[in-house]
Amino acid sequence: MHKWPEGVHVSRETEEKLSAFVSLLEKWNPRINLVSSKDIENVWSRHVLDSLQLVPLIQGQSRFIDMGSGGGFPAVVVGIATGIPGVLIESDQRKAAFLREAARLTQTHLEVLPCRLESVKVQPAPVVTARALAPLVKLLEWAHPLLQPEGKAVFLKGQQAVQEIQEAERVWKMDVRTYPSQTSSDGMILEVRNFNRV
Ligand SMILES: C[S@@+](CC[C@H](N)C(=O)[O-])C[C@H]1O[C@@H](n2cnc3c(N)ncnc32)[C@H](O)[C@@H]1O
Repeated sequence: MHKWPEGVHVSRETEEKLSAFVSLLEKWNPRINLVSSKDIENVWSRHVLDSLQLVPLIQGQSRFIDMGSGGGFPAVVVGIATGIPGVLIESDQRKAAFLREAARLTQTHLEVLPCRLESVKVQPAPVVTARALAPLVKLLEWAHPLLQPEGKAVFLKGQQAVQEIQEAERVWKMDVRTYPSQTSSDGMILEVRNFNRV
């Protein structure tokens, strides 16, 4: 039994799809290192539950874009749990192939773009997400052209989050809301709106 994050309802069908995704990850991981080998034993607590925390912040949106999707966190988990169509941008071709297979297996509406964020061409979305990709200042630079004007960026961040906000505020004017992580004592979720260069 998993302890789902607050405000997240996981149906039996969703749990089955999440389990199928985790099994696929365990199968592919030795070949392409989607998560560190020590993390694979704790993949539910460290990665799946961590990603599920974004569900209440994204629920009801029409579409999302995830930057640097890697092994599918948070994008595949959010796609499974919400049914919201997503675009996953991942420059590593082998990881992109894994993400396509994960979407096919779990029958989620996820499109994978195997390209770099610096050169991607995609229709802007109301939500942009990222986890473990880059400092906030860089995330905002990549997210800015991908986001609709009234949209929001939602980032899963570690213990450097407060420092990263201070650094980013030298370059970006923005409205930031922070939420403590339920899965990591020093983690934080950032919800950023109305960001523009200073
Ligand atoms: C540290 S991993 C994090 C993966 C996943 N978001 C997670 O939390 O497990 C960062 C991922 O971003 C991808 N990436 C890094 N820079 C990128 C770029 N400029 N454009 C597209 N993907 C990039 C890498 O290939 C890698 O898979």
